[in-house]
Amino acid sequence: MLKEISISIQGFLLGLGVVSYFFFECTHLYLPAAEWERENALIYCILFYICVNIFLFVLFRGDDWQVAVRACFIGNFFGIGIIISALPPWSYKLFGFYLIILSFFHFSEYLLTAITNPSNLSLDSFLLNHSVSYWVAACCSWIEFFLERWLLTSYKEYWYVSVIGIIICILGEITRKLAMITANTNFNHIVQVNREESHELVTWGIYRLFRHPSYVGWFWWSVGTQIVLLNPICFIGYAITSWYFFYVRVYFEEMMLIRFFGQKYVDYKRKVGTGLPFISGYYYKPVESPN
Ligand SMILES: C[S@@+](CC[C@H](N)C(=O)[O-])C[C@H]1O[C@@H](n2cnc3c(N)ncnc32)[C@H](O)[C@@H]1O
Repeated sequence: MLKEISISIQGFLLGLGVVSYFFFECTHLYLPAAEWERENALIYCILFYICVNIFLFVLFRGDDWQVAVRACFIGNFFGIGIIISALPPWSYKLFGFYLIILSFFHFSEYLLTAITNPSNLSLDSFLLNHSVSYWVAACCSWIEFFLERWLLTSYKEYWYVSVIGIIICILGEITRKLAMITANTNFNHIVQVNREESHELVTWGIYRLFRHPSYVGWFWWSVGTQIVLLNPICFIGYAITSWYFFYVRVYFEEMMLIRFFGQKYVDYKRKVGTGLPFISGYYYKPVESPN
């Protein structure tokens, strides 16, 4: 697993190398910087991405290449986020912060799975193919952001509201990653329907505070991204759809957990809340004996 960790970090850093744009900008070795700075950056990012992918193709083969190419793609967007957030005006910077938050989330999901639960590690651990609805929701938020930036530019300058969103995303990330570290090999991106022999019920650490800390973190992270972008419509849309997604998922997951751990989980459920607003989980009613 050390190999996957190393390859993913190499890929990520190679992609992140796009921030070398600042070097060429400062030294004016690339195109002369002027009012069309943003166009310069775009051309540089595209050229850089093509070159770095040729390099990866030469450097890695097979599964290693698959990991590297994904990590590089994510690292590239992290770097583009840094570039956008460093260039004026404020309204665009918000999108840069958002890209940093989004790409960090996907890369850290893979890295943490590699560290805490290597036997479950796969290309899916990047969560890049999470679901169609996840990416449809992301596209909607990009469309809303650019439409509003175009039509209502001044209102996208309330950067201090965006800072609140960044704080919510950071706290959400910390909560989710603490859950992954605490649950360790018991954590799986896919809800298990058959109990592995080694699967233990986790009730310690952050699981003392919430029954579903990783979902609590993800819920607030997703809503937080829309505050970062100052997207009022997607903020409401994300809150409703994420809530519904976790409502269904927690219900099903708890049904399975009660099947795995029986009374132990019922007792845990009685003591600790889900942590998600207005979600109480699977309602377990013991079957009464006829006499
Ligand atoms: C994506 S993880 C989410 C874990 C948890 N719902 C959370 O939000 O932190 C899903 C897997 O974790 C397992 N799981 C959930 N809660 C658990 C617990 N308290 N102890 C052990 N395994 C748990 C489930 O069986 C499922 O396969």
